[in-house]
Amino acid sequence: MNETRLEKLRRQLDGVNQALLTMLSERAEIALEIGAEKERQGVPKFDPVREQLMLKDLVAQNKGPFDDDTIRHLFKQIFQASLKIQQEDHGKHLLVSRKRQERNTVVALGDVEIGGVKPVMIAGPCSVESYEQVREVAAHLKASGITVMRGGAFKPRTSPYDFQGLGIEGLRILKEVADEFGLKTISEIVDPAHIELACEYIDVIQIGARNMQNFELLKAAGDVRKPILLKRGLAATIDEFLHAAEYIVSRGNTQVMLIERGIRTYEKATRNTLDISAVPILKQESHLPVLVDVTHSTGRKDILAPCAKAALAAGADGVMVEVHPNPATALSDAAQQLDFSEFTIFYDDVLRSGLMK
Ligand SMILES: O=C(O)C(=O)C[C@]1(C(=O)O)C=C[C@@H](O)C=C1
Repeated sequence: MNETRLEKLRRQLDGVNQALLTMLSERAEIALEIGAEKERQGVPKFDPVREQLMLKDLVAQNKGPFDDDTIRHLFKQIFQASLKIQQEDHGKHLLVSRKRQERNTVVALGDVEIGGVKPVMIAGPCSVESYEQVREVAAHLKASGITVMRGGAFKPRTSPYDFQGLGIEGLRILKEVADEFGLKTISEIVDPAHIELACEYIDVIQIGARNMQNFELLKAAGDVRKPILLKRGLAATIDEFLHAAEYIVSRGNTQVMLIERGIRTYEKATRNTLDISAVPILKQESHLPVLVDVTHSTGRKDILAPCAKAALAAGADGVMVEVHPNPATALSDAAQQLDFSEFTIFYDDVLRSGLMK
């Protein structure tokens, strides 16, 4: 049977397609190697200057029939595809990545499971101020059905003249009260030397936003076998956040929870900008539980409930909120902590949404 002209041309085109595919695959392999090298050097994968130079060269050599804009567009697509596999290839190697572990990590605190089927509400004062203060909060939380209490004993503050926390004495108070009420506790540790000691007093060690990239602290947290609550840094990207978690998990401590606490933007209406999109992205990218600190992200009592509901609707495994018996007299964050009746209204509102089931 005679081949028609159209068939012949199409056969030629098929041959070119084959050659293009081979070359594209070869190009992608090289891009992957470049990506791995950049990873080793710690330089960003995206390089707009390099892309511009390549486009300039290609356009200079373009003899048509495609016009320059089309050539730019086609090659930009190739660069983007290469960048994507460079990033995916890297993500594949992270222990915290979903690509490494499909199943959710569940952190068990006694009967409470974080990252399991039911979201958790964590509440408590910004700072541990006294035995009486913590006891009052614990009694109210217990009566409200809350089982995990937060309370800061080491307080990294912007000003060195602000209350710095009660230190180890604060951890002792937390333990004594938690034991009395059967609560689990979370408290921030700022010094690697305190990590082991803290394990005797608290159930979850928090690494605060300002210390998210304190690598010695992350390593010390990775060396113990206690759940860690890692806060997102004030200006940390999601990628940096996940790498910080990787520091802990890579040393064998797999019980890590991530907490979005707002990032620094130009917006002044809230203390920080609650990056709600970080919740589904983190859930997608990582198997670790994801929580949202509504108090520190917003710094505003009037929008805590809608933000908590938004967090849960976005897939958060829990919400953290600050509660104080008398916020006006609090030694830290006086303006943003809820008093007991405000907490009850807030928690009822969130419960009524049905998002905590
Ligand atoms: O040349 C590089 O630095 C690469 O990473 C390769 C490459 C490309 O595919 O050409 C990919 C992504 C960068 O944005 C720039 C270029």
